[in-house]
Amino acid sequence: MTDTPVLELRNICKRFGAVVASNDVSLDLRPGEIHALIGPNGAGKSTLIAQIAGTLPSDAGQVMFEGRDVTGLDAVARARAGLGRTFQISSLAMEFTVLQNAVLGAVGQARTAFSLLRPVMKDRVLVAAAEAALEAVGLAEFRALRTDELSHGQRRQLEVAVALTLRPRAFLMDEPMAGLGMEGTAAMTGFLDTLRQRAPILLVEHDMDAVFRLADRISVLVYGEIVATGRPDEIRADAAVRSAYLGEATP
Ligand SMILES: Nc1ncnc2c1ncn2[C@@H]1O[C@H](COP(=O)(O)OP(=O)(O)OP(=O)(O)O)[C@@H](O)[C@H]1O
Repeated sequence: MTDTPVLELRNICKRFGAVVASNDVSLDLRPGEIHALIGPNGAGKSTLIAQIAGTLPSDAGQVMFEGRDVTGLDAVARARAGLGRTFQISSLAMEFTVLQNAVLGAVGQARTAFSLLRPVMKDRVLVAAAEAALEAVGLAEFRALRTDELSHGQRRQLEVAVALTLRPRAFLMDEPMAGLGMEGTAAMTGFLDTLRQRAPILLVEHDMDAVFRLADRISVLVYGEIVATGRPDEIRADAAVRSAYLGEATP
């Protein structure tokens, strides 16, 4: 693991009226790592992910991706540049097959254009990219199933496959474990553990067991400010973090 960041936030700010959702946030994501972003409800985690992805403009600060300033790019341009993202709310088309969803991800188009589906499904390059992504997340054998036949955990894996089709060189993930049971969480944890070799992951996650098991580094956000960044053992031992956030729930 080298220390040259793939992704770097420099003094990012966002206000909603009187609420300071991100306050001078600087952090980085390095090759091969999972960097978890934790904090209480309303701390500003989703806002920050949206600012990095480009769906929410920042009031100030810079987003650097692979050494390039992408602050002025919109979300589509950032995704095309290699910044992959999975969402808190599913963006899958449930009535489509698993493969169709992955192919549509490869196209990077809106999922409403059903009439476009036929030609797209005949595009060998797109289908091959989609199949490779399904293979990577362990869903290849389910390719012909309708997406609503998948378990909740498998759908989350499909979302990652959709993001993978664009061959991201960094991942932004907002609560990939949300709604998964114990088994699903264990499967997703194992999966993310291997995925970090393919592309480093900035991970927003409420499941503290998973975070402390997976993360190489953890940053703690409270009221829009990073109050600590460190290895899991350092964060666990940090008195300010314990009082501000972890409390008795420290794993
Ligand atoms: N579009 C918006 N308009 C106004 N205020 C907003 C908007 N989006 C977020 N906020 C406020 O910004 C703050 C940060 O919210 P955000 O959703 O980023 O927190 P979070 O850490 O992701 O929370 P959670 O863990 O509950 O998902 C909150 O006070 C929230 O109410």
